[in-house]
Amino acid sequence: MSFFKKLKDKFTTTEKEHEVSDKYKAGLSKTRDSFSSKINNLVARYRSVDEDFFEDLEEILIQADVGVMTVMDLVEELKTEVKRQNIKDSADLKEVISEKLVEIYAGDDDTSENVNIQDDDLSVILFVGVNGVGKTTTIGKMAYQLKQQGKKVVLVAGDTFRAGAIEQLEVWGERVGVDVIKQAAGSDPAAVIYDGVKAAKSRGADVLLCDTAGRLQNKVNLMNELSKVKRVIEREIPGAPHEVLLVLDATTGQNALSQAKTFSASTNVTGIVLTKLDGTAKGGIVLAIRKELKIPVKYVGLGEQMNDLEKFDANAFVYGLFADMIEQE
Ligand SMILES: Nc1nc2c(ncn2[C@@H]2O[C@H](COP(=O)(O)OP(=O)(O)OP(=O)(O)O)[C@@H](O)[C@H]2O)c(=O)[nH]1
Repeated sequence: MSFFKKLKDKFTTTEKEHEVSDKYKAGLSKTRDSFSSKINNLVARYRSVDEDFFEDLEEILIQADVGVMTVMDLVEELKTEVKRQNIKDSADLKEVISEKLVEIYAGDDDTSENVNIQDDDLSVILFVGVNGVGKTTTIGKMAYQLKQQGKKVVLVAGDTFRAGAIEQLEVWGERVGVDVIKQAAGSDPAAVIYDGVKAAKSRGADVLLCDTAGRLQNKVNLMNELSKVKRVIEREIPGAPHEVLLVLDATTGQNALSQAKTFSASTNVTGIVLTKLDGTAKGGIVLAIRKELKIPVKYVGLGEQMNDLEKFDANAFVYGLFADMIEQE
């Protein structure tokens, strides 16, 4: 069965799968409009697959922010596949490209895309990332999802550097209907987080979502503060935090990669949330992150609403990228 047909079947089997593919399709419309129309043009221009074809393909992938290293690897693999399958017609390459994209994402190691949430104990998730990337919004969206699943959730406002950040988290707490632990702006974030852990324990919460500052006087201070916050959590609950999620803004392109390098050098980042994929035509950044950082993208933000956060799914992502072609199958 062709790969496109497989994807089409997968995402039309159940109502739930269908909903997921619809979200990705809507969220990736900017990337799809730009990326697939370029691929279609390329295929129309070159009937046969030759060196020039691959050079132009490289250009398209780089423009989609896939990242130079990833593009080189991908194109090498495509060339091998073209030889192996004896592909002559460039139109036949569209499916191979999509299949390879899924493979790249799946990778060759066992980093899990699942979020580590304990079944019968308090799970603590720490959110880190620079200002404005969508940390608070992501915490709100995740609180909503977890609550839908029947979990008791508590939020803690660890970004004490900016008064607005505390208020914003409170707004989300009210919207979703979960408790928010806070102190006045300017308080010691580690002390607020400590309060958050105590409150979550005494209220019998299942999950504690911790917001942190994205900006301090300087980067060293910020990284020291994050380490301190992490130590406080570890001391209170052995094995916690169960996840350290780095929030990155997809619209910042390659800059997101350098932020990831800075944060993962000083905190043990266990996963990435890539926000605002709906706001960029360069959604290829997901692949660059996966390939170059070896940190799994666990969630993607596909819009500003409460239910616009989805678990990252490589197949659904590729479905979103090639939806027009897949649906013609
Ligand atoms: N389109 C879109 N907008 C998003 C998404 N996630 C967050 N945003 C928007 O991005 C803006 C910044 O989000 P915040 O949650 O305030 O970001 P933050 O990282 O908490 O920023 P600070 O509170 O300033 O540290 C808001 O306007 C959000 O609505 C997303 O997935 N898609």
